[in-house]
Amino acid sequence: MEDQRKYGSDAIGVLVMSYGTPESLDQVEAYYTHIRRGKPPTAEQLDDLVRRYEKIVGGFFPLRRNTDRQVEALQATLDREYPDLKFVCYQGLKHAAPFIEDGVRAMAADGITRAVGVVLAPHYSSMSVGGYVKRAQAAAEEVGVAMSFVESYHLHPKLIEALADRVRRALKKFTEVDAEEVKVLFTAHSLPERILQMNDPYPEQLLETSRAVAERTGVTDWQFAWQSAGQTGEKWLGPDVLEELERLHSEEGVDYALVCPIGFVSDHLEVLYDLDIEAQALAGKLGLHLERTEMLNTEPLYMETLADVVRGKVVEAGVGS
Ligand SMILES: CC1=C(CCC(=O)O)c2cc3nc(cc4[nH]c(cc5[nH]c(cc1n2)c(C)c5CCC(=O)O)c(CCC(=O)O)c4C)C(CCC(=O)O)=C3C
Ligand SMILES: [Fe+2]
Repeated sequence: MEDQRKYGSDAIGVLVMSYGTPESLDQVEAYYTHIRRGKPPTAEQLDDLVRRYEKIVGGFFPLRRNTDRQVEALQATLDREYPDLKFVCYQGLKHAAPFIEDGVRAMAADGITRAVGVVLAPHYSSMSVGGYVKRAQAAAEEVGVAMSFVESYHLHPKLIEALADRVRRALKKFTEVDAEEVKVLFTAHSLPERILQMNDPYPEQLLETSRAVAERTGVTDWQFAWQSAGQTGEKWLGPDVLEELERLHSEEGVDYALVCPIGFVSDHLEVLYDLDIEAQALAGKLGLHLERTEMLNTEPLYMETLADVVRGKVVEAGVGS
């Protein structure tokens, strides 16, 4: 039989992992069921999610296209920055096709024997990045690909610079006041509060990124808040950004706020709905001027961050150098 392998032993696979999103409204139910580990949502829960997607999609699901573009841009950045290494990028999504396991199998089918895994989320939690890594590692063992993983890159200087740049630009939108009058709220996806008992690094890494960006921009009036908590019956990390905006306005007289969602790297539901629609509606009701920093998407400094940490893993493993 003819050899189907595309690449020789010099190629290094890069499994670029991301959350995944439906590609059409009729896929929302299967997607939501996957997020809930096989348990279908109630009709009410499904309706609610479909309605949120309807408000942001405008005919397409932004995260689908953004992930494609990020992976293409990372490939181009790796080719440009490290022409001596032959990196080949594959997508592996947590809750949609191509799933993490599909990405690993595609690498193996192409003849890849060693690879680096990286998640399009800068902060490590056993419930987020840890879950991606576990699945990729299990699939890699099955098909005989040797993998190492980037666990976090939340203080990479180029990432901090990219975020700082966005904070500076967004602060300029408050033309009616000095930047010092604006409260900056760094946010990330909430997680169940039980991660605190697990000594999970997620909250501390998020604070470290917040501090670094604040320092870099000279912002002194900032705090951290959680967003997009699930309704699962158990307690999630707080304070929630919506409650915090309301409290800041009523108790501290805050009239100007900038939200900087450092836990996310792409325009998607949590940003385009939870912040741009839900939080903006609240701000409108309160009479508070709320702005949001732009997402990183294919920002070159972000792509260079990813390329650098991926290459770092290769150097660590002593291969290709
Ligand atoms: C830590 C974390 C990140 C950041 C790190 C990373 O990126 O990995 C993240 C990102 C995202 N989360 C996303 C979407 C959703 N997450 C949900 C539900 C949940 N997220 C959780 C955690 C996280 N999620 C958890 C613990 C649940 C509860 C699950 C359960 O029931 O046990 C639900 C269900 C309904 C709801 O709760 O809203 C949806 C629709 C999208 C895609 C948006 C789009 O398609 O544009 C993105 C990027
Ligand atoms: Fe989520």
